Amino acid sequence: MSETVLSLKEAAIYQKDNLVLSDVTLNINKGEFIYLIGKTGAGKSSFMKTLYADLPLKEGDGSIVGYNLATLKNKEIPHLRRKLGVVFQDFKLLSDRTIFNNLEFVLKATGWKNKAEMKMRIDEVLTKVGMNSKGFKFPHELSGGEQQRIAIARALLNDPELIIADEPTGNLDPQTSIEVMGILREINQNGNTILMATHDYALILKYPSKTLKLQDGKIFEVVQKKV
Ligand SMILES: Nc1ncnc2c1ncn2[C@@H]1O[C@H](COP(=O)(O)OP(=O)(O)OP(=O)(O)O)[C@@H](O)[C@H]1O
Repeated sequence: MSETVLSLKEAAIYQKDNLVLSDVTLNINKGEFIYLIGKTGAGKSSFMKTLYADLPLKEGDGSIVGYNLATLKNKEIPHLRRKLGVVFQDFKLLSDRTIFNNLEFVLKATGWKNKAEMKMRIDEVLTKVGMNSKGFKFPHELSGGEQQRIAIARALLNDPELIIADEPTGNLDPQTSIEVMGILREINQNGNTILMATHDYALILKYPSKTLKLQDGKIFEVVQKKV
């Protein structure tokens, strides 16, 4: 039986008092890879922010990795985020410390204490993204594609039930985008669920998967044409 990771029912997405999306009803099951598309300003980031509780769900029902978004308390937000991995367009690595220390910082902040266990986990996630030899480098010593791989490794640290990626290839050239996409697909094939916002239709054509479109304040599934 498929396990639901995210379920929204008649949800409305707001930026302060401005309604961005209404009547959002959808289900994402464990193991799916889902694209989220829509023009600039259509609401992709607002939608994703609502999922990781950066924006409150003020209307409708929403349940994500076992948390109820409509009744979520502030003190539960860090617990919710521990079960999500979030990847951004601009990587958001801490520039004042090495890659290893960037990842260690996240583990410490999420309750890890044992040095040897932390090192083992960091080695594991860096290996998954092909960056095991780069732990001693600083972010500015890496290319954009490499920094995004590290950001994906960081998202994997706590074995998230859902990875939310907001235009992860938005700052990368086409070849590097394909490489980063390859990593995300591999992670998905190993069982992780991924929701990825993108403007990159070439990637969707190359790697077709279920696609949700935001348009005129609504969300709908794009029917894939068979060629
Ligand atoms: N902090 C904010 N305060 C008020 N309104 C905002 C805020 N951020 C975004 N908006 C508005 O919400 C709407 C949706 O924006 P959002 O950033 O979610 O779109 P998007 O699809 O992610 O766009 P892009 O592809 O450019 O990232 C837009 O009309 C935008 O002007």
